[in-house]
Amino acid sequence: MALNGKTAVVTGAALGIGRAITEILVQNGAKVALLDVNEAEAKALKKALDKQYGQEKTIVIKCDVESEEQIKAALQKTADTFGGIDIVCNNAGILNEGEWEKTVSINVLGVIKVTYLALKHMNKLTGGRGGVMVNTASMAGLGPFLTCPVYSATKHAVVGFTRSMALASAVSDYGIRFNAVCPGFVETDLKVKFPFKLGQFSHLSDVGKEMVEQMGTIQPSVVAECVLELVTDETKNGDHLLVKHNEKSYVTFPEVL
Ligand SMILES: NC(=O)c1ccc[n+]([C@@H]2O[C@H](COP(=O)([O-])OP(=O)(O)OC[C@H]3O[C@@H](n4cnc5c(N)ncnc54)[C@H](O)[C@@H]3O)[C@@H](O)[C@H]2O)c1
Ligand SMILES: CCCCC[C@H](O)CC\C=C/C=C/C=C/[C@@H](O)[C@@H](O)CCCC(=O)O
Repeated sequence: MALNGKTAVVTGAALGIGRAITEILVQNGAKVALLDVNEAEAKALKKALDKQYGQEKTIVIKCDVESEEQIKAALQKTADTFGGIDIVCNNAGILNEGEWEKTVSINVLGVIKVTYLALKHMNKLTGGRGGVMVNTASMAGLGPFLTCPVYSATKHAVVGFTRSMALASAVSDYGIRFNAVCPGFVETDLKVKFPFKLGQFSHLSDVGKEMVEQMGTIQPSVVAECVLELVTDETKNGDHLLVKHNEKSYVTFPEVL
């Protein structure tokens, strides 16, 4: 799938992995709506992208993925501005075991809300052009992450939701592919703040730091390249790309029933 003439929506676009995803999509010819609660950082990113690619390539929309109303308005503004939606990157997420209900709300409910509301624009059965959604899960969505049980649970939920939506879409002919990226430790603000966000598991912060040291870290741009692969490779649906410090591989899930 070539990105020229395509429109993408990226949540959590202002910083970290979302910022890198936004950059690579624009570099490859897509127009991108930058959705984030941090409007100032999103505007700063737009300004930088304007200089290189022109100001018509991106829009910034302040949007909290916890709010159905704000998501609905943001998707409508994107479709009105760019003439439709082809790509959604559900990337906004937090790690906060102290505020675990908010973590579930953003990481799970936020992904589901954006997906269902974007479906209305993209589903070929309801007049959309089809396309692809790529969710940012985590390596912690594929196995236990002892310092962050709720975060890990939310990422397992993203994996299960992505796989199930991929099947539902294929069987229903929505014309939309659903994939996920599952990175290990990535050099972002989330990683920097991690030791202070462990809530009742703060006594395990040294264990977390040791894991980071042992496993090594990944640059956001490497994760963005993997997202680009999941967006552009039209053979990928229900696929999960695990990104480690020095390798990437597609996940093979155990067969059930
Ligand atoms: N950093 C890592 O090690 C790592 C590893 C695997 C997966 N992830 C996942 O990658 C995604 C991005 O994380 P990151 O590391 O870039 O974090 P980050 O904190 O650097 O950036 C997150 C961005 O999301 C935005 N955001 C937060 N809450 C939001 C909300 N309610 N609505 C809209 N935007 C919101 C923030 O303002 C910020 O711009 C998350 O889903 C995270 O779980 C991160
Ligand atoms: C330091 C910041 C916290 C970032 C949180 C992240 O989303 C990154 C999570 C990174 C690692 C999680 C590790 C979990 C490991 C396992 O349980 C492992 O078994 C997963 C299986 C993957 C594999 O098949 O290799």
